[in-house]
Amino acid sequence: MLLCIDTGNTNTVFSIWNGKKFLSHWRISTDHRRTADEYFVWLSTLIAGQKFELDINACIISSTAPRVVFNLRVLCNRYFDTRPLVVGKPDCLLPVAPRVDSGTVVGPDRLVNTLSAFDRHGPDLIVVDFGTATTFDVVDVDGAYIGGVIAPGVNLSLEALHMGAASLPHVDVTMPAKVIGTNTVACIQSGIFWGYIGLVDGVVRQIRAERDRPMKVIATGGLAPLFDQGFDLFDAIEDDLTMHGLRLIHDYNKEMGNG
Ligand SMILES: Nc1ncnc2c1ncn2[C@@H]1O[C@H](COP(=O)(O)OP(=O)(O)OP(=O)(O)O)[C@@H](O)[C@H]1O
Ligand SMILES: CC(C)(CO)[C@@H](O)C(=O)NCCC(=O)O
Ligand SMILES: [K+]
Repeated sequence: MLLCIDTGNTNTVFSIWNGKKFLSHWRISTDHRRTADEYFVWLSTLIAGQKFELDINACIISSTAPRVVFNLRVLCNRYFDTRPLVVGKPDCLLPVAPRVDSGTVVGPDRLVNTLSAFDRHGPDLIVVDFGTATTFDVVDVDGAYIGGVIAPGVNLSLEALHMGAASLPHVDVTMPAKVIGTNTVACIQSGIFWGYIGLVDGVVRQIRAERDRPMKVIATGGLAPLFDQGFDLFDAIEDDLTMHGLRLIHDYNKEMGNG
């Protein structure tokens, strides 16, 4: 069985695969202080509720938080007796290399998302991920990541408004009935919802103009469905994009005789 770990700045998702077959996934908040033993206790408890035994013999990690990787490596070494592949490290091979300014370290989640979307949708894509940050990743004809856009994430923006303005409460993101809010909460919800619709629409439009060719838009992340309600912004929504990509990269390394 393969264990895929996707560490974002807010949440970490673990998924288990038997060959190409997806078995299960679990989410835990990202915290660099969490030890390998803590991860293992958590994972074993969750697996106890499943119909399969925990029998991991390979691991792959993508982490946007570098400090978390140490304890995840220890987890793989100590409990599963495997050396994990870590996306972005030189010993993890990628089917296509990114084309960006030299010295730039591309977020591993963005690399994984682009390779995954290319596998499912082919060339010329814009991948939008609604995570801690809202990112746009552009995929070239050969599947390479060639750059993109990083904007503050939806929940981060809501939090920033609450933190920075003494009279503004914390509100949950939702689609408001009207644009003109008639109370504070409705005004904030409108600003965030319509602001992000405008952001996505505008950025996608500009990328298309700059690339001067048809490009499909693939969305992922917990909030993607919220922004898809009748606006025709996305050609597809895929909630398992990063995990599918991690499994692909693992299989690619295995085929190449690496690890
Ligand atoms: N309507 C909503 N309002 C607020 N949060 C939501 C809503 N719908 C989904 N979510 C949140 O989206 C999150 C899933 O998003 P995702 O995994 O893409 O990003 P993340 O965990 O926030 O960020 P990162 O991957 O950068 O750690 C879940 O934690 C879920 O609580
Ligand atoms: C942009 C985020 C935070 C999105 O998760 C992550 O991909 C990251 O930390 N990236 C590093 C910088 C870059 O991708 O260019
Ligand atoms: K993510």
